[in-house]
Amino acid sequence: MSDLVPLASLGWQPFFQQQLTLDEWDSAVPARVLEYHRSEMRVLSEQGETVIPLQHAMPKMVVGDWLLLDEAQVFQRLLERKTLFQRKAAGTEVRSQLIAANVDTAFIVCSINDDFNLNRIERYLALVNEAGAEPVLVLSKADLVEDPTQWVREVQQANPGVMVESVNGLSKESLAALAPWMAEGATIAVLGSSGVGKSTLINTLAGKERQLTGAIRDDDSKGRHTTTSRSLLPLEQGGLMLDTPGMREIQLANSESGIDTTFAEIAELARQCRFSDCLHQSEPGCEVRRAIERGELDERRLESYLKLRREDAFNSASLAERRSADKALGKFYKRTLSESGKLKGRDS
Ligand SMILES: Nc1nc2c(ncn2[C@@H]2O[C@H](COP(=O)(O)OP(=O)(O)OP(=O)(O)O)[C@@H](O)[C@H]2O)c(=O)[nH]1
Ligand SMILES: [Zn+2]
Repeated sequence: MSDLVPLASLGWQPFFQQQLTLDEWDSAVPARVLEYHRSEMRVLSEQGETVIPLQHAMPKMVVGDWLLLDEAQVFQRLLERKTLFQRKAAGTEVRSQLIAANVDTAFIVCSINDDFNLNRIERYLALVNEAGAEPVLVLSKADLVEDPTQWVREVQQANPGVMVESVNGLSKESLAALAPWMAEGATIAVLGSSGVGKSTLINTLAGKERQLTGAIRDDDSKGRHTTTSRSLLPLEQGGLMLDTPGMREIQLANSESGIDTTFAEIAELARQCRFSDCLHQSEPGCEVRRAIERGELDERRLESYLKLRREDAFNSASLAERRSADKALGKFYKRTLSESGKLKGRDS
């Protein structure tokens, strides 16, 4: 890219601009992280793309981050994040990992025909709320059912205030419903289970260019290492798509506040329970049970809430355990080293 790229088209917003000091206004170059690897990152600024070698003193960064470079393209500092997606790494690895920064809106894709599941939707809502991004529920494959409105209504009933759109991901016209979230400078991410139509949605939103990148990525999966795919991709209607594999495997951990935002009505009731550690099963003075008895709250919704809280507590605990285990191990190494040092000292 040799032409000057306007900062706004990279997702630059007043939130970031306001963090600059007067000096930085004059001389600093804002740049956005496109790719983040072990030893280097690729960033994009108004001047174009640059590769920046990573150094120990730098903070951990992630795709979507905004940082400042000096005039010689040297890293100065990381700007405060507007939103942040993190995850518990896959498998037995329980360290938290940064996935994506500064996503404004997350499209939670759920297909109407075979994937529709309110509990799963609530899990994604908790994740997105935890990250601080705005969730939009995209009910895909609406063309495969006669009347999608009943699904839209069902989601809205369970989650009042959440935006819901039903779409056919293969049709550009149908995706016009998502235009309000794709203004210039907006960063969008897509989440959802396998097969619900995430790639289809991204391809249609990005237009022709993406189809090519998609083809290159297919080759990658067969063992070639020509990674040219972009994690940040300009959309035809404006805005940027942040599409990184981590978003697809994301799990809940340390998301207590995201869950409480998603189930605001339950969190509110729970605050009024007699016992602060009420499990809302059969405790006396439980306002949550009372709401269910009055027909104001769905048993399903409470179950969904409790399940996510348990899962979150489990994942968060193993994360904390891992940290303290690491610390203990570190101490053990140190002690063993100093012991062996003492022994050596005595020997000589
Ligand atoms: N009829 C119809 N088919 C769709 C729609 N969206 C996706 N599909 C089809 O559903 C299948 C799966 O879509 P993908 O876009 O690959 O799904 P994905 O979510 O990216 O799946 P993963 O890559 O496994 O995460 C494909 O055959 C698509 O053509 C839609 O809105 N309507
Ligand atoms: Zn209770």
